[in-house]
Amino acid sequence: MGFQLEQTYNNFINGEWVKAGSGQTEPSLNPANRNEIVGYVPASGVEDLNHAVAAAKTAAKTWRRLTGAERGNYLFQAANVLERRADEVAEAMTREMGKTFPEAKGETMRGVAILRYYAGEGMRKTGDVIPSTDSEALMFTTRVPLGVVGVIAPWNFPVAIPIWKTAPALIYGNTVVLKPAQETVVTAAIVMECFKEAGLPAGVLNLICGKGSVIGSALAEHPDVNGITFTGSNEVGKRVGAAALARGAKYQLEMGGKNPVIIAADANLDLAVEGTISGGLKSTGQKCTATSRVIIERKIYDAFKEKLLSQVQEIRLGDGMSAGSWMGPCASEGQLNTVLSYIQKGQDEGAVLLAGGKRPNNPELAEGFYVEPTVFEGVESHMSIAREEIFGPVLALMPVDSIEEAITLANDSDYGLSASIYTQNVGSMLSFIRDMDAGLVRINAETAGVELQAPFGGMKMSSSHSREQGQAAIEFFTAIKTVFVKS
Ligand SMILES: NC(=O)C1=CN([C@@H]2O[C@H](COP(=O)(O)OP(=O)(O)OC[C@H]3O[C@@H](n4cnc5c(N)ncnc54)[C@H](O)[C@@H]3O)[C@@H](O)[C@H]2O)C=CC1
Ligand SMILES: O=C(O)CCC(=O)C(=O)O
Repeated sequence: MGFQLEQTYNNFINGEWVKAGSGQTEPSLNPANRNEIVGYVPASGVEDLNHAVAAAKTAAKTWRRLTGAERGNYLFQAANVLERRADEVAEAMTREMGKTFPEAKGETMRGVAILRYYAGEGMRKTGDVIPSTDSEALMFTTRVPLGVVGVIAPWNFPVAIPIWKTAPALIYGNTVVLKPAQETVVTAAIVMECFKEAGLPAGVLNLICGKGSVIGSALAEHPDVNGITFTGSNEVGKRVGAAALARGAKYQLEMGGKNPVIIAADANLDLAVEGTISGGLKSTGQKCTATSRVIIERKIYDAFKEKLLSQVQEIRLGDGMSAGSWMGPCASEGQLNTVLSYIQKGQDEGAVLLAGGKRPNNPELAEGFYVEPTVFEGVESHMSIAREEIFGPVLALMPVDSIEEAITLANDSDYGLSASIYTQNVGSMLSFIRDMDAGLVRINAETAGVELQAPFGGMKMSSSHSREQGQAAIEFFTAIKTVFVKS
């Protein structure tokens, strides 16, 4: 069965679909057409959350006793169901947050691959033998789960992010209470159906939907939640981290970026333009890894700008469900207004608008939260559009005279998530790898697009300095025990 509009979704607690105690729901709207109700989603209260945490706490006792291989089998099953339902999940995602269907399908298949990757992790080693100074003793490390893990997820990757947090949490023996962004509950609920269909034991994974200020903050403060993993804004992340720290819980935060791409004078310009457009404007710029500062060596500034602008003009805006659309709307009206206010600020602070800058004139797009792909030049490092995360399709062009100056400018940011350089010079590549303060440094590749088997996370204000994904995930989702055994 394909995706159906206007269904009512519930919380998923202890293996059952349950309404919010208040009985209240709210509509989830399609940002490509505000008149389309994608579904009705629960507006839960703290009592509902308490039920979910209690279920996860009870389930943790038996889940942690299963072998990694047994837990892995559930993840393999969930991957198979998600793969079978990928079109339905992707359609829900496109209708709920606006990214194009091919991107949504790609993300869903990435979710499948993440589940399979972590299913395999259940069979891998979890410790080391360390020589003891006592020749009669055996000393080794082992790892234990944290217990109940709270997952607070954003709307921009409604399948991949919840799965890249949930799958490692589960495989290492934790149980999970997932709070998705309220904008993408329908998508999260369908993913949850996949886990249910896979036969995951009751209480191991619970879904609880409601306002971040109510459910998210109560999850971060809950005394029975042993670890919190968060992706979202810097402001909220800091609060979540402080709440977890205050009660001694483990936390992990992935937050914003202000990611630079450097275009060196010797760059392959076609490749650089393609990577800048894809990195900056795909998903309507709503990625924490999106390119936003484009730092260009002056010798090729005009040539690069001309090629970039001519390709930006070609971008087709439209409903992500239509085959011809390259860029969908912003995910919500609030997000659209944020982007428009940054565009206004850019002009007020003296940057020069080269392309876009407003909502499109096309009457067919009038009911959606669309904004044109936007390019500024004359952007200086102190300006808001060069410093703050916009989370929209806005590129800031900044000329420099050398690679050294480019790297200094690229580092002039409170964030340090992802950065890339387009160059053919090995020396420039090596300087960039050595001197760029970012968790992801990419050569001749766009800033966005992370690989699930590699560590992901940022420096400076972009993260809590921990890493997600790949084998790095074990560091957050387990605690090390050092064991000393003597007969
Ligand atoms: N790093 C990333 O991937 C993301 C960054 N952002 C940034 O954040 C800006 C605002 O987007 P929002 O959706 O409003 O992000 P947000 O940080 O408010 O939301 C992220 C998650 O946190 C929850 N939340 C909200 N308030 C909370 C609180 N007081 N305590 C605990 N959890 C809470 C939300 O319900 C959602 O599940 C964007 O413009 C963008 O700059 C947003 C989403 C993802
Ligand atoms: O670039 C990607 O694939 C991941 C981006 C991401 O993690 C985010 O926007 O939150």
